[in-house]
Amino acid sequence: MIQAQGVTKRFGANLALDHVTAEIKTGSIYGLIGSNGAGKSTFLRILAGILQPDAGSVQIDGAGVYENTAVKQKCFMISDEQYFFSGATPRDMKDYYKTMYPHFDENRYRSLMSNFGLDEKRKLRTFSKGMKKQVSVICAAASGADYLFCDETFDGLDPVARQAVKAIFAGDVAEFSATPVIASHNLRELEDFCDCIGLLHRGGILFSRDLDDMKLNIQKVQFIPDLTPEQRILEGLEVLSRQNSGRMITATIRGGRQETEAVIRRGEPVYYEMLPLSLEEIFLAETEVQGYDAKQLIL
Ligand SMILES: Nc1ncnc2c1ncn2[C@@H]1O[C@H](COP(=O)(O)OP(=O)(O)OP(=O)(O)O)[C@@H](O)[C@H]1O
Repeated sequence: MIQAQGVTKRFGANLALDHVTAEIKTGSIYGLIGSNGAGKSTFLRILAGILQPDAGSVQIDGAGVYENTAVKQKCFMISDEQYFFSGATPRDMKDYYKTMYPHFDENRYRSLMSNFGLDEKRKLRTFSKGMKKQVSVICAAASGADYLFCDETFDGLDPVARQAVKAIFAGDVAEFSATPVIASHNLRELEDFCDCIGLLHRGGILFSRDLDDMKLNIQKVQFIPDLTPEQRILEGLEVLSRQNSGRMITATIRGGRQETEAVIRRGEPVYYEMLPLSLEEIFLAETEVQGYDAKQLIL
């Protein structure tokens, strides 16, 4: 379990993180979203023990991470910008990581390198951006680290590599409760993959929730009223947003599915349908209530 408490970080006059508090459960896939400059990379680097916070603390499995070798061996950071030694090959990087991670699995490294069709003897500077990312993911997967901090890791990967990387992460979550924490701008990508989402905005966490809980608590319904007017049908429901298109009304409602459906049915509409909600729609609803325009926060 990762526990961040009041994490604050300044770069000169720039307050990158302002009292960020979040809890990330072991074995969950955590998506970290937020606009450019929101503080995602800084937060990941602090969680991984690479940067020290100015105030607040990060505990991983109950112990501080910064300058704690035993805890840092449980963490692997896949940076947005890849750091490799000058002139290094994947094999050199693997040898380096072997000295850092006592449970480094060389067989796994070999088999993944071969699955991705990568040559371990070729200089990394001759690799494409996506290929370098693949090497980082392979080293992370082979490192035996429990906590993987992934900064825009899917960015620059082709669709096949994306699926392969997701399968590696999901397999490790199932097999040994690995905990990938993934910063991304791509809500669609995270929606299918993560079970928890944190939204960072201007250095603070706006919310951090279980995706299923969010989905269970917000409903989208489409209906055409008959004799009972639309206002009366929706009476007693917490309506977060509503659009009219001709006679058809689409409403986003906070509440459980069964209660919402029961209220709508009571109004005897000509037609109604409960619709699935996308992560983007959930965010629009959740953040609008807090007075934010979610599209500005995420994109
Ligand atoms: N090394 C640094 N020196 C000075 N300022 C920094 C440094 N690293 C980050 N910052 C600042 O901290 C803030 C948060 O940056 P960070 O890279 O964490 O955001 P981000 O959410 O990852 O952004 P993006 O989505 O654009 O990658 C920004 O205002 C950035 O300018």
